[in-house]
Amino acid sequence: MATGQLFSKTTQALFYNYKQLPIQRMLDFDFLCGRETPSVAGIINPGSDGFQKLFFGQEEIAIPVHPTIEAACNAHPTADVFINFASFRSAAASSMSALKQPTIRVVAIIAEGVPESDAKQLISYARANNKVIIGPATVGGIQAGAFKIGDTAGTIDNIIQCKLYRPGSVGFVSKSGGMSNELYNTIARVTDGIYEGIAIGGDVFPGSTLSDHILRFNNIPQVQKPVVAWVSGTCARLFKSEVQFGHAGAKSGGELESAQAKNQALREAGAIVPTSYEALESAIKETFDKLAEEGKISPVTEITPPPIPEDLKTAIKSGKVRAPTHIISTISDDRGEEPCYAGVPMSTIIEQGYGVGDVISLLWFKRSLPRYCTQFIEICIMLCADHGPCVSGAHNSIVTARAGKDLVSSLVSGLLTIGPRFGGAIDDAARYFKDAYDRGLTPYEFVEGMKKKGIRVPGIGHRIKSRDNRDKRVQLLQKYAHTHFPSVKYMEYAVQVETYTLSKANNLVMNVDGAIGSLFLDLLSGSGMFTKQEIDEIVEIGYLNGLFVLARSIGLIGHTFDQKRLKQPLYRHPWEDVLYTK
Ligand SMILES: CC(=O)SCCNC(=O)CCNC(=O)[C@H](O)C(C)(C)COP(=O)(O)OP(=O)(O)OC[C@H]1O[C@@H](n2cnc3c(N)ncnc32)[C@H](O)[C@@H]1OP(=O)(O)O
Repeated sequence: MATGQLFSKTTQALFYNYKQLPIQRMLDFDFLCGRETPSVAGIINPGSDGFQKLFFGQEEIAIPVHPTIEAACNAHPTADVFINFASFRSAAASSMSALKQPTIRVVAIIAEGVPESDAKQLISYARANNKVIIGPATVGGIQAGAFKIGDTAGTIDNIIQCKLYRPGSVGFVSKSGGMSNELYNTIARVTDGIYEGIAIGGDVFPGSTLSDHILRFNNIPQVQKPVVAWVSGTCARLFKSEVQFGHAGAKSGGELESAQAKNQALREAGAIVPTSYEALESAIKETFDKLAEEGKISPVTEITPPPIPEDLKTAIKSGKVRAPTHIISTISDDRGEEPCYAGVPMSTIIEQGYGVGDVISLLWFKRSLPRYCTQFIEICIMLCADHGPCVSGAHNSIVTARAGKDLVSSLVSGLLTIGPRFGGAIDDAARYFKDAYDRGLTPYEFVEGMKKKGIRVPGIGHRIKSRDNRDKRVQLLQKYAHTHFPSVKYMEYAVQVETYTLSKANNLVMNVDGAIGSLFLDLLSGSGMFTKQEIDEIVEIGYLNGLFVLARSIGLIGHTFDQKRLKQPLYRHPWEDVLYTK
């Protein structure tokens, strides 16, 4: 491997497996270093494409997302570093695929636990094709002031403290990512800082080794020599049995494998090796001071890096800023252990046997209504769920489903017919009956007054039903209310109005809208759970049509499935059923 510098201030990478935090950290580092282009050219997120929004300093940028490694390499031929954040299960396959791309030169593999046999195959392919692997089980590497892999060097605060935003003259290589952070700090304290730092990763078979990188540093004039080295693990002698250092990828069994022997060998080969880890810092300092005295170190121009804007979320959390909210919500909260409807936790709703009516009561009226009320709501929903295929809503849903449209389109197409002529009269019925009753109008005064204004009484009249053929649904609702409601004064008023309208025509019966509208007024006023002002608001806002919309959605969905199940073809209305005229 040897050769020289791996990265520069214009190096760009492809990032495999979308992980927002490490990518943002790379971009924050770029901004700190004054890079003109982001170091992440593209993201590979298997199966997805499009863009991911991330920050480059204060600005948001859109980084392209590609579904495959090949597509990303084709789109970004100058991006020659592949940063692999795949899991240990898929890291080997994706790394091999990246190594095989002619544009990729360096592959960093973050995952811990990549099978050793897979790692060996990657290593052999990389060697044969002059490619560099950093890792597996690595945090990555960094070229100070130029390019950083993933989470290397930790937080921005740490990077600033370690002066990694501008190059120094020390090359650093270690197995451990954690030790890298520690030593970046030490080196920044006692020298002019890091030029390049690499963590080769904790596995037994690293893609590139300690000596691979040291030999490479030897070819980089900005990295000063000689070598200061320390092999950790001298404590192993204190144990009676063989010690295996997990993340160090090393054993310390026989004498020649001991850290002491390795340190001695390094010493004999000319490296400066302290006597303990505690003495490493002073060994680095003395070596650097000597080089400086000898005039071998060119002084570093100190710069003040630009501040990285703090994320709004972090700033809010720490109490530094406050931001106005854009939405106010009072009916539910999903932030805690479990979602709550109007303050009632989901477990209570399920364990205490709440019904759909209770849930509607919580989410629409923001209170727990007595069971007779919530059961009434459920009866309304059951009675209004469907009324055959011929009514406007069902017809529309059927035609839409047969046009090959999806469930939501078919449902919405049916729902859009709900209005003053179809199912949308409950609120109006409630409004007019309430107004007339509260003002003490006789049915005659009410009906004739409406007639003068040219308004038909909502909730009265049916196309099929009549005095002798009453709507069963109306009768069921009335029966329930008579049995359970403390008062049915509004409904009784509506019946008086019906008696008067029936004297005019046989089909001017109370319809289901009139029954629900008047009975809901009785529920609201008779339950004692609502103030007068709240009742006015409920009627004014139009809550009650919501009951029909909710109920009829059940039927419209049913009709949509029915048509799809029956594989019905596109509907076309027959010519014979149209009157063509001028
Ligand atoms: C000092 C030092 O420690 S140096 C650093 C050394 N390195 C480390 O410590 C690495 C630690 N590991 C990690 O950080 C992580 O494991 C990473 C970043 C490598 C990988 O992240 P993960 O979240 O495990 O991987 P990923 O996002 O791909 O998800 C794991 C799996 O779940 C699958 N998955 C994700 N979402 C779904 C879903 N909704 N349905 C089904 N499968 C899913 C993925 O496809 C993936 O499958 P695969 O493992 O077969 O490829």
